[in-house]
Amino acid sequence: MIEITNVSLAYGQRTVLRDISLTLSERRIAIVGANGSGKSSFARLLNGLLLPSEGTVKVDGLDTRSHGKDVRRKVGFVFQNPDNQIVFPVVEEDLAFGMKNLGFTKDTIAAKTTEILTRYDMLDLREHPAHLLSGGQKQLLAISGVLVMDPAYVVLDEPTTLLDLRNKRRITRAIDALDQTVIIASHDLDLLGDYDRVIVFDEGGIVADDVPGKAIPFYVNRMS
Ligand SMILES: Nc1ncnc2c1ncn2[C@@H]1O[C@H](COP(=O)(O)OP(=O)(O)OP(=O)(O)O)[C@@H](O)[C@H]1O
Repeated sequence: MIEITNVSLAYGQRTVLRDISLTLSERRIAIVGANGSGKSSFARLLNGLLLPSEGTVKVDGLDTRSHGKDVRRKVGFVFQNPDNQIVFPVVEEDLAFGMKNLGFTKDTIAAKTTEILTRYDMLDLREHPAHLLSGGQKQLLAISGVLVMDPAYVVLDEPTTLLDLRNKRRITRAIDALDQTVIIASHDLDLLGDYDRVIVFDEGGIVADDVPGKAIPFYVNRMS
């Protein structure tokens, strides 16, 4: 469970999230909102990439301010642009990086690499240069790099925005199949129909928090 209590966030003088309190316990949660409404900033608070200016964020009781390392272990973060996440030139090296940091043995790293690449039908790309992957494959590699570290939660910031329709579908299927709790910021409303909860942000505050059947029409109406 992620508990957000009276959280505000400012960049310098500018407040971009205002007094937000939420308890996130559902398996599939979506954050929607116009450009600049604060979705990415909110997502970054959930694993301690950003710390709140006021209030607290706790993941399974661990405060992101005092237990940043433990929180980042629990909450994997997938960026909108996989080029910001893929740091090593070769696919398997990139996957190994996070696992090495966690002290996984060589055998475990090799086994988990095989398992995740098999899952996404990319085993033949194991020794492939990462920069030569397609957009969809890069996003799958970025997601894989998060999953091999066994997070309990996966936060994704607009993971399909840069993809064509075919790859959007591929990534959507991959996200739908995750065992983990998923929190996704997205502009792709058609991905969210089966979600448990959709939270609508506007100008740094929450204006709706409901099942998709209610929150999405509310949002669409508000935007038109
Ligand atoms: N590092 C930063 N420094 C200063 N202002 C920032 C920074 N990051 C974001 N902002 C501002 O904070 C506000 C919220 O941005 P954020 O990226 O969280 O919104 P968003 O809803 O994710 O937008 P988008 O849909 O365009 O990605 C915007 O006005 C943005 O300009």
